[in-house]
Amino acid sequence: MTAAPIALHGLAKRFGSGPAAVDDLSIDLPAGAFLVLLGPSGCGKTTTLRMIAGLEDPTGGRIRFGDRVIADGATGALVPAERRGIGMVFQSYALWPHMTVRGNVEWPLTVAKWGAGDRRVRADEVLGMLGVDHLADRYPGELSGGQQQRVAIARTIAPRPGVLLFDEPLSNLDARLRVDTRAELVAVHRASGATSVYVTHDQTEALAMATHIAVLKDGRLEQFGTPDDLLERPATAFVAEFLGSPAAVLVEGRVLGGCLEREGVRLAAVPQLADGARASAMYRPDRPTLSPTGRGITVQVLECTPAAGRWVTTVRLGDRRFAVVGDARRPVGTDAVLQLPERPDALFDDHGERMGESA
Ligand SMILES: Nc1ncnc2c1ncn2[C@@H]1O[C@H](COP(=O)(O)OP(=O)(O)OP(=O)(O)O)[C@@H](O)[C@H]1O
Repeated sequence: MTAAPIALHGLAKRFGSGPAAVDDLSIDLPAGAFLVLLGPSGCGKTTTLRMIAGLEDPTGGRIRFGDRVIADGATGALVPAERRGIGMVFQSYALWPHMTVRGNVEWPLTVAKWGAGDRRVRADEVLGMLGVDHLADRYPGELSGGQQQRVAIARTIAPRPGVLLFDEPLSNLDARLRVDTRAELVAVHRASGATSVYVTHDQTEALAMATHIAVLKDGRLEQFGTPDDLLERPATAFVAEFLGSPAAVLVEGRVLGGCLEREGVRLAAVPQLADGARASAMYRPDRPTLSPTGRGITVQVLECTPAAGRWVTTVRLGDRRFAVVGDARRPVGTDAVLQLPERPDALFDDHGERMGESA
């Protein structure tokens, strides 16, 4: 099966009478893309993945793989999970203990009625791809956890699924192994030729792996785009504060006479907003500076850590905290003065929606 574009149109899932777990989600993903569903706990990532997999039925909207409608919440029409051409990669792997590695990898091909010769060739190919071809005649009990994981991935991609789904597969690994393994999973995605959807709440993982990211919050889509789109032009304050290492700096102010101000410091001209309205100015984290004294906004230094020859200083301003990248170390526990460039990189209104360009 070749990679299919995946389209979600107005997708919704409601469990009982509570708020929708997924609400009006629309995404058009090109064939061969690697989509990361990203957001905090409970935002609807897993429910979305399970609807694509066929493990959960939508209560509204549609899912299409290319021209095929896979699920339609309005009519209830569904293609069963096993006929969607999907492979799933989980945190834990269940291999058949009584079958050899080769037997495990050939099993889904036997079910799909491949001939013996083709099965053998394909098993050798995917085991080689995962670097475990030398283990073909062993039993799962004779393998390390990492080797079992590779065999399970080989088994998943053997039938050439058009869509690969990953449900937080790295969450049980330590930090170092996560970095190594995520590069391998991207390699698996590329070699498989599938369109992939990957769930995580780790934005670093998302930025490292994705061709496309969908940021979800409370079941709704905040923004969908390439990692660069989201970093360069966040559509909402939530996305601006969620993505990036460090994330963007957001300074909230109030409008007075057409200007957004904070503690007497002018942040931006906002002629469209009435006096008293609140809005936030956004800056990339290397644009503001921190000084021991001078005119500006007073912040408290919470943490200062070295990074690539520079210093990342985390500060508190009111009930917000953010990090600024600079060349000087700032003592923790002291006050510093935040000095801002003349123009912010973006403005967000009181609802966190991006406003038109500032004057
Ligand atoms: N079977 C279910 N019955 C009732 N509510 C559910 C069910 N599955 C999920 N939910 C609710 O739907 C919402 C979204 O859950 P979901 O698991 O999709 O979030 P998530 O973003 O994957 O979170 P996490 O990162 O914690 O796994 C949550 O409020 C959750 O409590």
